[in-house]
Amino acid sequence: MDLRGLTPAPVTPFTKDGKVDYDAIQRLGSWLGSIDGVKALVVLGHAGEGTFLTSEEQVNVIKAFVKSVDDKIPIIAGITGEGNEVAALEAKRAKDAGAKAGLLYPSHGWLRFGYQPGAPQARYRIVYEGSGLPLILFQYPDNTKATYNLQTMLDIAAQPGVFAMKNGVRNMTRWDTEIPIVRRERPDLQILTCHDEHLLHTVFDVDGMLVGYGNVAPELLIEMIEAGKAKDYVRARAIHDRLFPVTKNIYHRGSHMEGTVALKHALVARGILEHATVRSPLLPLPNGAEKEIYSAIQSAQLSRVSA
Ligand SMILES: N[C@@H](CC=O)C(=O)O
Repeated sequence: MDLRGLTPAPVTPFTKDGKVDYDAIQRLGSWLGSIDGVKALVVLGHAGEGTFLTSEEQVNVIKAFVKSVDDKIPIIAGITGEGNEVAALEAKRAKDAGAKAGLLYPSHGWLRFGYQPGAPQARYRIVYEGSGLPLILFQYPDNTKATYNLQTMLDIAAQPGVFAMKNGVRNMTRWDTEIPIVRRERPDLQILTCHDEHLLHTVFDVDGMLVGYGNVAPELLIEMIEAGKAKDYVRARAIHDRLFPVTKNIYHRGSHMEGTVALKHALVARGILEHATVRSPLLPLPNGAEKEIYSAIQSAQLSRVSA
């Protein structure tokens, strides 16, 4: 599977009464899937509120996104179950629903307590063996206890079934040191940045982006990836500057939790969603935020998408 380009992580749209909105999935998926340079969609990620859905909804969301892209690009599913066997069953369900790969999250208890040496490697092995679903290594930020050290990343990347890494380490010392080593030691591993708020700073080192940001500015992010591959700083910087009001209004607002709500407002501004309903525990943004996000989308000259 070739992810050397943009892989957006779509939001999951909801109706005003909180149900999954399958018509809106069709609009979002068919638009993203029609853009040259979009390589795949990762559904049920953080931006997709994946862990806020029942397992039945998760399966239906995967099927709906598969339908929306008309088999033109692969759908990849976020796999989040805490226990490895539970995650393997989740991955099997995703595969049966049409997902072509999985983005495997760390077991979330690790965020608080850390993990025993070898546990991340075992998690990738068990989930792959139990499901046959190819997997993307997910590197969490350095300031969490669920981040993987260099050797752990190298070990996982050498395991059967692991073909790409989504890296969100957010520590530039580690990024600058580790990315060249991973590239040298695991040349077949596709390296994708997920630093939505630091894309300019990471785009020169990667094969692609796997980002929630890809929901709202796919056209410009594809150009930024091309500029990064051409080592064209001036062009990449110009796109970064044009997008900066959008970046600030989505990703500098607070944590990625606010970011998910803001992404939905931005999709309303682009004419894809009708409203920005999110599922609990997410909350609406404070008064005024919606207007600020609309202005940012306008100032970046991101036009309304016609159906
Ligand atoms: N950009 C985020 C997206 C979450 O999936 C990250 O760094 O993890």
